[in-house]
Amino acid sequence: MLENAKKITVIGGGIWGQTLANLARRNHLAVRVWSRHSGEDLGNVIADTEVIISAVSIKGVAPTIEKLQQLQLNSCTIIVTATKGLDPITTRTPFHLWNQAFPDNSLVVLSGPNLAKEINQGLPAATVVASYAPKAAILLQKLLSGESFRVYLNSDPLGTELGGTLKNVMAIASGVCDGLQLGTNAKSALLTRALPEIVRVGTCLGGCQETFFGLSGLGDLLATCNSPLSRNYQVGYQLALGLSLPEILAKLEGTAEGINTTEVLMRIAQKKFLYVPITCQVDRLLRGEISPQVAVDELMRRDLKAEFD
Ligand SMILES: NC(=O)C1=CN([C@@H]2O[C@H](COP(=O)(O)OP(=O)(O)OC[C@H]3O[C@@H](n4cnc5c(N)ncnc54)[C@H](OP(=O)(O)O)[C@@H]3O)[C@@H](O)[C@H]2O)C=CC1
Ligand SMILES: O=C(CO)COP(=O)(O)O
Repeated sequence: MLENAKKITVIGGGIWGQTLANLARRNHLAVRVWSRHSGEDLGNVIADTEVIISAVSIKGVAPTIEKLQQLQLNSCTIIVTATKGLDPITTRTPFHLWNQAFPDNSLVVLSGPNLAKEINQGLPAATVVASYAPKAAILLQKLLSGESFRVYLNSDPLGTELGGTLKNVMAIASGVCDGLQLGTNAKSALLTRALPEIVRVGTCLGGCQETFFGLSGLGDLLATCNSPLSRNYQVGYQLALGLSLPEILAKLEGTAEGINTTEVLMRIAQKKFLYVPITCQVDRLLRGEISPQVAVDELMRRDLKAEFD
Protein backbone atom coordinates (compact mmCIF):
# COMPACT_ATOMS: atom_id res chain seq x y z
CA MET A 1 0.00 0.00 0.00
CA LEU A 2 1.10 3.57 -0.75
CA GLU A 3 3.88 4.90 1.53
CA ASN A 4 3.15 2.21 4.13
CA ALA A 5 -0.39 3.53 4.53
CA LYS A 6 0.47 6.80 6.25
CA LYS A 7 -2.22 7.92 8.64
CA ILE A 8 -3.58 11.35 7.80
CA THR A 9 -5.75 13.76 9.78
CA VAL A 10 -7.48 16.60 8.00
CA ILE A 11 -8.42 19.45 10.33
CA GLY A 12 -11.40 21.39 9.02
CA GLY A 13 -14.60 19.83 7.73
CA GLY A 14 -15.33 22.55 5.17
CA ILE A 15 -15.50 21.76 1.47
CA TRP A 16 -11.73 21.97 0.96
CA GLY A 17 -10.93 19.74 3.92
CA GLN A 18 -13.44 17.13 2.71
CA THR A 19 -12.05 17.31 -0.81
CA LEU A 20 -8.46 16.76 0.32
CA ALA A 21 -9.59 13.87 2.51
CA ASN A 22 -11.35 12.30 -0.49
CA LEU A 23 -8.22 12.64 -2.61
CA ALA A 24 -6.20 10.76 0.00
CA ARG A 25 -8.93 8.13 0.39
CA ARG A 26 -8.83 7.48 -3.37
CA ASN A 27 -5.25 6.34 -2.70
CA HIS A 28 -6.51 3.94 0.00
CA LEU A 29 -4.99 5.94 2.83
CA ALA A 30 -6.38 6.00 6.36
CA VAL A 31 -7.86 9.48 6.67
CA ARG A 32 -9.76 11.11 9.49
CA VAL A 33 -11.41 14.50 9.27
CA TRP A 34 -11.62 16.48 12.48
CA SER A 35 -13.97 19.41 12.78
CA ARG A 36 -15.02 21.51 15.78
CA HIS A 37 -18.45 19.97 15.35
CA SER A 38 -17.38 16.33 15.09
CA GLY A 39 -17.51 15.86 18.88
CA GLU A 40 -14.28 13.83 18.86
CA ASP A 41 -11.29 14.52 21.04
CA LEU A 42 -8.57 16.00 18.80
CA GLY A 43 -5.85 14.40 20.93
CA ASN A 44 -7.29 10.93 20.27
CA VAL A 45 -7.74 11.62 16.58
CA ILE A 46 -4.13 12.69 16.00
CA ALA A 47 -2.59 10.13 18.38
CA ASP A 48 -1.06 7.98 15.60
CA THR A 49 -1.22 10.52 12.79
CA GLU A 50 1.84 11.04 10.63
CA VAL A 51 0.46 13.86 8.48
CA ILE A 52 -1.85 16.67 9.59
CA ILE A 53 -3.50 18.70 6.85
CA SER A 54 -4.95 21.99 8.04
CA ALA A 55 -7.76 23.09 5.71
CA VAL A 56 -9.41 25.64 7.95
CA SER A 57 -10.15 29.19 6.84
CA ILE A 58 -7.76 31.89 8.09
CA LYS A 59 -9.84 32.72 11.14
CA GLY A 60 -9.47 29.08 12.23
CA VAL A 61 -5.68 28.91 11.90
CA ALA A 62 -4.67 30.55 15.20
CA PRO A 63 -7.27 28.61 17.29
CA THR A 64 -6.25 25.34 15.59
CA ILE A 65 -2.56 25.98 16.31
CA GLU A 66 -3.42 26.79 19.92
CA LYS A 67 -5.34 23.49 20.28
CA LEU A 68 -2.48 21.46 18.81
CA GLN A 69 0.11 23.20 20.99
CA GLN A 70 -1.72 21.88 24.04
CA LEU A 71 -1.41 18.33 22.67
CA GLN A 72 2.39 18.09 22.43
CA LEU A 73 2.57 17.18 18.78
CA ASN A 74 5.24 14.68 17.80
CA SER A 75 8.03 16.51 15.93
CA CYS A 76 7.98 13.77 13.25
CA THR A 77 4.42 14.71 12.26
CA ILE A 78 4.33 16.55 8.95
CA ILE A 79 2.07 19.61 8.92
CA VAL A 80 0.41 20.70 5.69
CA THR A 81 -1.29 24.06 5.42
CA ALA A 82 -3.93 24.51 2.70
CA THR A 83 -5.38 27.84 3.89
CA LYS A 84 -5.41 30.84 1.53
CA GLY A 85 -5.48 33.90 3.76
CA LEU A 86 -3.59 36.45 5.86
CA ASP A 87 -3.86 36.55 9.65
CA PRO A 88 -5.85 39.69 10.57
CA ILE A 89 -3.90 40.26 13.80
CA THR A 90 -0.28 39.66 12.76
CA THR A 91 -0.80 40.15 8.96
CA ARG A 92 1.32 37.01 8.55
CA THR A 93 0.64 33.98 6.36
CA PRO A 94 -0.44 30.60 7.77
CA PHE A 95 3.03 29.21 6.91
CA HIS A 96 4.61 31.76 9.29
CA LEU A 97 2.11 31.00 12.04
CA TRP A 98 2.58 27.23 11.79
CA ASN A 99 6.35 27.56 11.52
CA GLN A 100 6.54 29.78 14.57
CA ALA A 101 4.41 27.38 16.62
CA PHE A 102 6.04 24.14 15.43
CA PRO A 103 9.61 24.97 14.36
CA ASP A 104 10.75 21.33 14.61
CA ASN A 105 8.05 19.88 12.34
CA SER A 106 8.35 19.65 8.57
CA LEU A 107 5.88 22.11 7.08
CA VAL A 108 4.34 21.88 3.61
CA VAL A 109 2.15 24.42 1.79
CA LEU A 110 -0.48 23.05 -0.59
CA SER A 111 -1.94 25.53 -3.07
CA GLY A 112 -3.03 25.67 -6.69
CA PRO A 113 -5.95 26.23 -9.07
CA ASN A 114 -8.22 23.93 -7.10
CA LEU A 115 -11.92 24.68 -7.18
CA ALA A 116 -13.13 22.00 -4.79
CA LYS A 117 -16.41 21.31 -6.59
CA GLU A 118 -14.60 20.42 -9.84
CA ILE A 119 -12.13 18.14 -8.02
CA ASN A 120 -15.03 16.38 -6.30
CA GLN A 121 -16.52 15.66 -9.72
CA GLY A 122 -13.27 13.89 -10.64
CA LEU A 123 -12.30 16.52 -13.21
CA PRO A 124 -8.54 16.80 -13.86
CA ALA A 125 -6.62 19.32 -11.75
CA ALA A 126 -3.09 20.14 -10.67
CA THR A 127 -1.68 21.58 -7.49
CA VAL A 128 1.63 22.43 -5.82
CA VAL A 129 3.19 21.18 -2.60
CA ALA A 130 5.98 23.47 -1.45
CA SER A 131 8.37 23.06 1.44
CA TYR A 132 11.86 23.74 2.75
CA ALA A 133 11.78 20.05 3.71
CA PRO A 134 11.97 18.26 0.33
CA LYS A 135 11.30 14.78 1.73
CA ALA A 136 8.04 15.95 3.28
CA ALA A 137 6.93 17.56 0.01
CA ILE A 138 7.78 14.43 -1.97
CA LEU A 139 5.78 12.31 0.48
CA LEU A 140 2.76 14.61 0.11
CA GLN A 141 3.11 14.48 -3.66
CA LYS A 142 2.86 10.69 -3.52
CA LEU A 143 0.03 10.64 -1.00
CA LEU A 144 -2.29 12.96 -2.93
CA SER A 145 -1.45 12.38 -6.62
CA GLY A 146 -3.88 10.33 -8.62
CA GLU A 147 -5.29 9.84 -12.09
CA SER A 148 -7.20 13.11 -11.96
CA PHE A 149 -5.02 15.06 -9.51
CA ARG A 150 -1.47 15.94 -10.47
CA VAL A 151 0.77 17.28 -7.70
CA TYR A 152 3.91 19.32 -8.47
CA LEU A 153 6.84 20.02 -6.13
CA ASN A 154 8.13 23.48 -5.31
CA SER A 155 10.75 24.73 -2.84
CA ASP A 156 9.17 28.17 -2.23
CA PRO A 157 6.42 27.68 0.38
CA LEU A 158 5.89 31.41 0.93
CA GLY A 159 5.50 32.25 -2.75
CA THR A 160 3.23 29.25 -3.26
CA GLU A 161 1.04 30.32 -0.37
CA LEU A 162 0.97 34.02 -1.30
CA GLY A 163 -0.08 33.31 -4.90
CA GLY A 164 -3.18 31.49 -3.65
CA THR A 165 -3.90 34.17 -1.09
CA LEU A 166 -3.43 37.34 -3.12
CA LYS A 167 -5.40 36.17 -6.13
CA ASN A 168 -8.56 36.16 -4.00
CA VAL A 169 -8.54 39.97 -4.01
CA MET A 170 -8.22 39.90 -7.80
CA ALA A 171 -11.07 37.38 -8.03
CA ILE A 172 -13.37 39.93 -6.38
CA ALA A 173 -12.25 42.54 -8.94
CA SER A 174 -12.76 40.02 -11.72
CA GLY A 175 -16.29 39.26 -10.56
CA VAL A 176 -17.04 42.98 -10.68
CA CYS A 177 -15.64 43.14 -14.22
CA ASP A 178 -17.92 40.31 -15.39
CA GLY A 179 -20.91 41.50 -13.37
CA LEU A 180 -20.69 44.92 -15.02
CA GLN A 181 -20.27 43.19 -18.42
CA LEU A 182 -17.14 45.18 -19.21
CA GLY A 183 -16.07 42.78 -21.94
CA THR A 184 -13.13 40.56 -22.82
CA ASN A 185 -10.62 43.39 -23.35
CA ALA A 186 -11.26 44.75 -19.87
CA LYS A 187 -11.03 41.29 -18.29
CA SER A 188 -7.75 40.54 -20.06
CA ALA A 189 -6.32 43.90 -19.00
CA LEU A 190 -7.44 43.37 -15.41
CA LEU A 191 -5.94 39.89 -15.06
CA THR A 192 -2.71 40.90 -16.79
CA ARG A 193 -2.27 43.94 -14.53
CA ALA A 194 -3.30 41.87 -11.48
CA LEU A 195 -0.28 39.62 -11.90
CA PRO A 196 2.42 42.33 -11.43
CA GLU A 197 0.47 43.63 -8.44
CA ILE A 198 0.57 40.13 -6.94
CA VAL A 199 4.27 39.78 -7.79
CA ARG A 200 5.07 43.21 -6.25
CA VAL A 201 3.44 42.27 -2.96
CA GLY A 202 4.41 38.60 -3.02
CA THR A 203 8.13 39.19 -3.61
CA CYS A 204 8.19 41.95 -0.96
CA LEU A 205 6.75 39.42 1.51
CA GLY A 206 9.41 36.84 0.67
CA GLY A 207 8.07 34.79 -2.28
CA CYS A 208 10.25 34.02 -5.34
CA GLN A 209 9.15 35.84 -8.51
CA GLU A 210 9.14 32.63 -10.57
CA THR A 211 6.58 30.99 -8.28
CA PHE A 212 3.95 33.62 -9.13
CA PHE A 213 4.09 32.58 -12.80
CA GLY A 214 3.36 28.96 -11.89
CA LEU A 215 0.27 26.97 -10.92
CA SER A 216 -0.15 28.53 -7.48
CA GLY A 217 0.18 32.05 -8.90
CA LEU A 218 -0.97 32.63 -12.47
CA GLY A 219 -2.73 29.25 -12.50
CA ASP A 220 -4.89 30.02 -9.49
CA LEU A 221 -5.45 33.60 -10.66
CA LEU A 222 -6.93 32.29 -13.93
CA ALA A 223 -9.04 29.61 -12.24
CA THR A 224 -10.52 31.82 -9.57
CA CYS A 225 -11.01 34.93 -11.70
CA ASN A 226 -12.84 33.00 -14.41
CA SER A 227 -15.12 30.72 -12.46
CA PRO A 228 -18.55 31.34 -10.96
CA LEU A 229 -17.65 28.48 -8.57
CA SER A 230 -15.26 30.86 -6.79
CA ARG A 231 -16.80 32.49 -3.73
CA ASN A 232 -14.52 35.50 -4.12
CA TYR A 233 -15.57 35.96 -7.75
CA GLN A 234 -19.20 35.66 -6.62
CA VAL A 235 -18.72 38.46 -4.09
CA GLY A 236 -17.49 40.83 -6.83
CA TYR A 237 -20.08 39.67 -9.35
CA GLN A 238 -22.99 40.19 -6.99
CA LEU A 239 -21.69 43.57 -5.80
CA ALA A 240 -21.72 44.58 -9.47
CA LEU A 241 -25.35 43.45 -9.70
CA GLY A 242 -26.19 45.88 -6.90
CA LEU A 243 -26.40 43.55 -3.88
CA SER A 244 -24.86 44.72 -0.60
CA LEU A 245 -22.00 42.80 1.02
CA PRO A 246 -24.16 41.59 3.97
CA GLU A 247 -26.82 40.38 1.49
CA ILE A 248 -24.18 38.45 -0.47
CA LEU A 249 -22.53 36.92 2.58
CA ALA A 250 -25.88 35.82 4.01
CA LYS A 251 -26.32 33.48 1.02
CA LEU A 252 -22.70 32.57 0.22
CA GLU A 253 -21.74 28.92 0.77
CA GLY A 254 -18.43 28.90 2.64
CA THR A 255 -15.68 31.46 3.10
CA ALA A 256 -14.64 34.27 0.73
CA GLU A 257 -11.11 34.84 2.10
CA GLY A 258 -10.50 37.77 -0.25
CA ILE A 259 -12.59 40.09 1.93
CA ASN A 260 -10.29 39.76 4.94
CA THR A 261 -7.20 39.52 2.69
CA THR A 262 -8.02 42.87 1.05
CA GLU A 263 -8.21 44.62 4.42
CA VAL A 264 -4.97 43.05 5.69
CA LEU A 265 -3.18 43.64 2.40
CA MET A 266 -4.05 47.35 2.46
CA ARG A 267 -2.40 47.59 5.88
CA ILE A 268 0.71 45.80 4.59
CA ALA A 269 0.82 47.97 1.45
CA GLN A 270 0.55 51.19 3.46
CA LYS A 271 3.29 50.09 5.85
CA LYS A 272 5.63 48.95 3.09
CA PHE A 273 4.73 51.68 0.54
CA LEU A 274 3.57 49.15 -2.07
CA TYR A 275 1.61 50.32 -5.12
CA VAL A 276 -1.57 48.20 -5.19
CA PRO A 277 -4.14 50.08 -7.31
CA ILE A 278 -6.52 47.16 -7.90
CA THR A 279 -6.50 46.10 -4.24
CA CYS A 280 -7.11 49.72 -3.25
CA GLN A 281 -10.29 49.93 -5.34
CA VAL A 282 -11.51 46.52 -4.11
CA ASP A 283 -10.95 47.74 -0.54
CA ARG A 284 -12.97 50.92 -1.06
CA LEU A 285 -15.71 48.92 -2.75
CA LEU A 286 -15.91 46.37 0.08
CA ARG A 287 -16.06 49.21 2.61
CA GLY A 288 -19.05 50.61 0.73
CA GLU A 289 -17.19 53.86 -0.02
CA ILE A 290 -17.61 53.63 -3.80
CA SER A 291 -19.78 51.83 -6.33
CA PRO A 292 -18.39 49.13 -8.68
CA GLN A 293 -18.57 51.58 -11.62
CA VAL A 294 -16.62 54.25 -9.71
CA ALA A 295 -13.95 51.63 -8.88
CA VAL A 296 -13.54 50.95 -12.61
CA ASP A 297 -13.53 54.67 -13.47
CA GLU A 298 -10.85 55.39 -10.89
CA LEU A 299 -8.62 52.60 -12.19
CA MET A 300 -8.96 53.94 -15.74
CA ARG A 301 -8.31 57.57 -14.73
CA ARG A 302 -4.98 57.02 -13.00
CA ASP A 303 -1.86 58.82 -14.28
CA LEU A 304 -0.55 57.26 -17.50
CA LYS A 305 2.60 55.19 -17.04
CA ALA A 306 4.99 52.71 -18.64
CA GLU A 307 3.78 49.10 -18.76
CA PHE A 308 6.87 47.75 -16.97
CA ASP A 309 8.42 49.91 -14.30
N1 LIG B 1 -13.09 25.65 -1.50
C1 LIG B 1 -12.06 25.59 -2.31
O1 LIG B 1 -12.24 25.31 -3.50
C2 LIG B 1 -10.69 25.85 -1.81
C3 LIG B 1 -10.46 26.47 -0.60
N2 LIG B 1 -9.18 26.71 -0.18
C4 LIG B 1 -8.92 27.39 1.07
O2 LIG B 1 -9.12 26.48 2.14
C5 LIG B 1 -9.62 27.15 3.32
C6 LIG B 1 -10.94 26.52 3.74
O3 LIG B 1 -11.83 26.69 2.64
P1 LIG B 1 -13.25 25.97 2.57
O4 LIG B 1 -13.19 24.60 3.08
O5 LIG B 1 -13.71 26.20 1.19
O6 LIG B 1 -14.06 26.89 3.57
P2 LIG B 1 -15.39 26.58 4.32
O7 LIG B 1 -15.98 27.89 4.61
O8 LIG B 1 -16.18 25.53 3.60
O9 LIG B 1 -14.87 25.94 5.67
C7 LIG B 1 -14.24 26.74 6.65
C8 LIG B 1 -13.36 25.83 7.47
O10 LIG B 1 -12.65 26.64 8.42
C9 LIG B 1 -12.89 26.14 9.72
N3 LIG B 1 -12.99 27.25 10.68
C10 LIG B 1 -13.61 28.44 10.50
N4 LIG B 1 -13.51 29.19 11.61
C11 LIG B 1 -12.82 28.44 12.52
C12 LIG B 1 -12.40 28.67 13.86
N5 LIG B 1 -12.65 29.82 14.48
N6 LIG B 1 -11.72 27.67 14.48
C13 LIG B 1 -11.45 26.52 13.83
N7 LIG B 1 -11.82 26.26 12.56
C14 LIG B 1 -12.51 27.22 11.92
C15 LIG B 1 -14.18 25.39 9.66
O11 LIG B 1 -14.05 24.41 10.64
P3 LIG B 1 -15.17 23.36 11.06
O12 LIG B 1 -15.10 22.29 10.03
O13 LIG B 1 -14.69 22.91 12.39
O14 LIG B 1 -16.45 24.14 11.08
C16 LIG B 1 -14.16 24.82 8.23
O15 LIG B 1 -13.47 23.63 8.17
C17 LIG B 1 -9.77 28.63 2.90
O16 LIG B 1 -8.61 29.33 3.31
C18 LIG B 1 -9.83 28.57 1.36
O17 LIG B 1 -9.34 29.75 0.76
C19 LIG B 1 -8.12 26.33 -0.92
C20 LIG B 1 -8.30 25.70 -2.13
C21 LIG B 1 -9.59 25.43 -2.67
O1 LIG C 1 -8.94 28.91 -4.02
C1 LIG C 1 -9.82 28.51 -4.73
C2 LIG C 1 -9.55 27.93 -6.06
O2 LIG C 1 -8.20 27.64 -6.23
C3 LIG C 1 -11.23 28.64 -4.30
O3 LIG C 1 -11.66 29.91 -4.57
P1 LIG C 1 -12.79 30.59 -3.66
O4 LIG C 1 -12.26 30.54 -2.25
O5 LIG C 1 -12.93 31.98 -4.21
O6 LIG C 1 -14.03 29.77 -3.83
